[in-house]
Amino acid sequence: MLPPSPLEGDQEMADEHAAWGLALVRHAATGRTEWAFAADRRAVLPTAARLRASRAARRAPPSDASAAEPGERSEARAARAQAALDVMHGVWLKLGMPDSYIWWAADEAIASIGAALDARFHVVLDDFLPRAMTAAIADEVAAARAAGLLAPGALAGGRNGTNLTYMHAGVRGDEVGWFDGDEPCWRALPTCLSRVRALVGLLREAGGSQHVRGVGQFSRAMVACYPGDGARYVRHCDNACDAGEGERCNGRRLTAVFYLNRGWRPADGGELRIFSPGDAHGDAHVAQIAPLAGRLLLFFSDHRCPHEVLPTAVMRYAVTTWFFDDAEYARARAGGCAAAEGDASERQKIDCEIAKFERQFGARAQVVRGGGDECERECG
Ligand SMILES: O=C(O)CCC(=O)C(=O)O
Ligand SMILES: [Fe+2]
Repeated sequence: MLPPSPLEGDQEMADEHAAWGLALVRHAATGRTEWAFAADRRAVLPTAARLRASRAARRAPPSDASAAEPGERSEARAARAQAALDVMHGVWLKLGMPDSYIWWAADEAIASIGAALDARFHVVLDDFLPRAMTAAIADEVAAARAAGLLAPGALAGGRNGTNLTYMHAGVRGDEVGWFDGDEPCWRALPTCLSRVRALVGLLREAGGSQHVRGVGQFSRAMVACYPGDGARYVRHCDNACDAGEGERCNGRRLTAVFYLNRGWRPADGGELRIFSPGDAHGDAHVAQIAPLAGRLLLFFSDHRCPHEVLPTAVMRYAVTTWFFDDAEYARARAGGCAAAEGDASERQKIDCEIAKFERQFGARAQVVRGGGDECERECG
């Protein structure tokens, strides 16, 4: 299946620390430099708390989660990294840390997040934001939907997002809106967006994940609501690219989904299933992640993480940001222009995809953009 429109929403691309929600702070007393959150300097990790958390993490059996043991299998390394993260999260919960203590920003946590990501291609962080902030964002999102700011999610669009685009509720049943965070409807959302960028910025700067090093740009935020009644998103990759090269790459490297669903229960459904790399049809999944309020899921956008949103019986909210690999993104854009003549065949593929879905899920797809000369206009 072709990925959803890749370039939708990625206007702001300044590669500056501030745009990533980060600032470098030098401590006058020690001369040490460390990262802080640009928007909220008070959110620098308190040193004592950091020490406590890192000591606790070191005492736990999976001590140095970021370093691979010789010959260690990647599942074992991933399990070690996730266990170390769970310890840090547990310490945060147990000690009742203040909201200004961002448990996942400690050096040890960043190293473990990177290690888990590299070893099994996804990682889950609970309590990514203070609970009151998560609740405020959920309310804002519900209000944005009530105000008519979300519209049915679109499919395909081709490698540069301008080819044939369509909607089919049986395939993708969400309603979405693309936002920078500075629109008048948001008060709490901007902090969430800047923290997600800060996390990816830390992963990039600290070398937490070798696959995140080339990330230089991010999309606008996609606020999504699956309105219940079995709404789902069938198995897909956000970037149908299998080694950074190829005509179907769109440059997306990392997908970050922040969930907002308070009181979620298993009967509600709507979990995100992740499958093995390249697994387009098999039944066995490698993870099934509940869309719990406050949970952040990071996964690689390409063939490494085919995924689907299971049918949800209740309203399900999430906010997603995509992070682009600089080199792959540049190639995808260049390919999109140079291969303008390839648009006809790409369109044909999308036509076939629509026909397949109509056979499989009944109901007719609704075409929202015909494709055509947008690429020429865009590439000048
Ligand atoms: O909301 C989720 O869990 C993931 C949604 C998704 O796969 C997408 O929008 O591409
Ligand atoms: Fe997706």
